[in-house]
Amino acid sequence: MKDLEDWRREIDRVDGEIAKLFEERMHIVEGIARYKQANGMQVLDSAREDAVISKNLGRIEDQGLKEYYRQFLVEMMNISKEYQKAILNIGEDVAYQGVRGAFSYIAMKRLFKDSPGKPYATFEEVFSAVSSGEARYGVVPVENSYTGEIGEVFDLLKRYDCRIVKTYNLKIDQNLIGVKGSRIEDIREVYSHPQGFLQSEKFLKGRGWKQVDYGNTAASAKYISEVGDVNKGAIGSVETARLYDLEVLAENINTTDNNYTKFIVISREELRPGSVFSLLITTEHRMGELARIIKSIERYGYNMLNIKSRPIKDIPWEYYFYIELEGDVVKAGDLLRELEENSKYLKVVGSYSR
Ligand SMILES: C=C(O[C@@H]1C=C(C(=O)O)C=C[C@H]1O)C(=O)O
Repeated sequence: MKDLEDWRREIDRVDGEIAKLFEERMHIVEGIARYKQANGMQVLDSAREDAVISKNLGRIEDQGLKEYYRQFLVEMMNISKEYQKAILNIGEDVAYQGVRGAFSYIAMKRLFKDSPGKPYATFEEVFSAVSSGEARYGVVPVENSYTGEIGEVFDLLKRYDCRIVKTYNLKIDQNLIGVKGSRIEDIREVYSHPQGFLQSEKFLKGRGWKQVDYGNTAASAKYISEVGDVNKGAIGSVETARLYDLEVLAENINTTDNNYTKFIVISREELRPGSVFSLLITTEHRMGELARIIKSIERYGYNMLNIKSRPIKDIPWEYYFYIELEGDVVKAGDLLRELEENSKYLKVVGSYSR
């Protein structure tokens, strides 16, 4: 009979072969990661993973080993994805404000498909995480097409060393969601954020359902999934429903079909070339100062996409301006020098593409 040492020598031989094959596989995976990056593809490809599993299970002759081999393949592909994310620098370092399943989370996932993201309670914490290097990117909303701008975010752009590197418009669709097996007729109470109720006003009118303000749409969905009561519904996005294993009982219940929230991605990275750039500017509190700025912009031939004013907090009744211009910041040196000469304060806060 073989002793333990003999068995282990055989294991060592097989492990030696696996090590070589592992290295070979991971080198191929590296090539795939770079290909995906170059072609804007995400790391995960579930259809390919299913194909890898079924093809390889077919190669296993010992039936009793199939389930173990399936687990082995799943783990091997998890390691492969981890390696790809490490190569491509995709980490948990995308900060967002809110909770998993909320609209900021959904915007973050659309922008960074492979990142689980890192939730923070406030906008300021997101800015602080990015400017300290704790997070590489941050995702925050700046404006809703229905309720208007989120002023605090502009103030934070002024205070923190962060720049806008990308913008994203998220269509806000509200849906009635319920636990598996529930129907609209079962619903007695609905949970959501006040905005969720407001945006679904027309749909909710006359139904006699009790409306419970539950902080945010994701927390509402999580709550109804935990209590598992067919009489309780929530209002939120399809993604939120999916995340908490809930069913969509009525789709697109928002009163207006044109509700968008614009998000920005902030980073500490150097400004990159782009097709739009944005500035924060303050002028002397004198007649004609702002007109002078706008004239310079016109003379250099830049189309102004947006101008907003925000109060300068410590000087009552004085304002700073947020200006968005169409063009490449890299080529705007002359304009920026002229604006700087004619302003009290100038900061380029973003360069991105539309
Ligand atoms: C390597 C790839 O990326 C991922 C990892 C896989 C693997 O290790 O086999 C398969 C599918 C993807 O989720 C790929 O797309 O082929």
